[in-house]
Amino acid sequence: MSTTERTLILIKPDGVERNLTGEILSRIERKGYTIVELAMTTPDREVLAAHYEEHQGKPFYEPLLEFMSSGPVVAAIVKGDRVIEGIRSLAGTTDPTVAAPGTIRGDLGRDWPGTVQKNLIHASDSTLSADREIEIWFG
Ligand SMILES: Nc1ncnc2c1ncn2[C@@H]1O[C@H](COP(=O)(O)OP(=O)(O)OP(=O)(O)O)[C@@H](O)[C@H]1O
Repeated sequence: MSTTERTLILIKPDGVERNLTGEILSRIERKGYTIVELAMTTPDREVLAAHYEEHQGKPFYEPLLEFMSSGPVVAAIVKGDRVIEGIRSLAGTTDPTVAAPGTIRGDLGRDWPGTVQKNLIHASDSTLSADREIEIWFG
């Protein structure tokens, strides 16, 4: 069975604003993964509501949608062997304060209030999510 997968990554508005797009994409490429689609866009509420469907009703949902629509994000489809778990591992755990050094969030995330929200990157967490999110962002 082939273990080549596609995943969806987003460089969130904090990453783009801090000029970390190149650094983050470079880490992904240096790991050996291939960027097959790339776009910069300021997402509207409809796209974000679909993307964050599972979080609807949670206390951080509305602030998250507001933050994610506050500026441009970079969306990419990335391909590679076991790329879904690989990029989750490269990204590090959700909260940058405790994300392991060596990960994107651990090295580049900042200890500021709201740091859990402004954690630089999103990456799909399963093949099901990847297919769903690729459809949302790239159609
Ligand atoms: N407690 C929280 N407070 C504020 N924002 C949060 C909180 N928990 C999650 N978020 C935001 O919602 C996003 C989605 O939450 P989720 O639990 O799916 O995290 P994740 O799987 O690490 O991140 P992502 O799905 O973006 O890769 C997080 O990346 C973060 O931006």
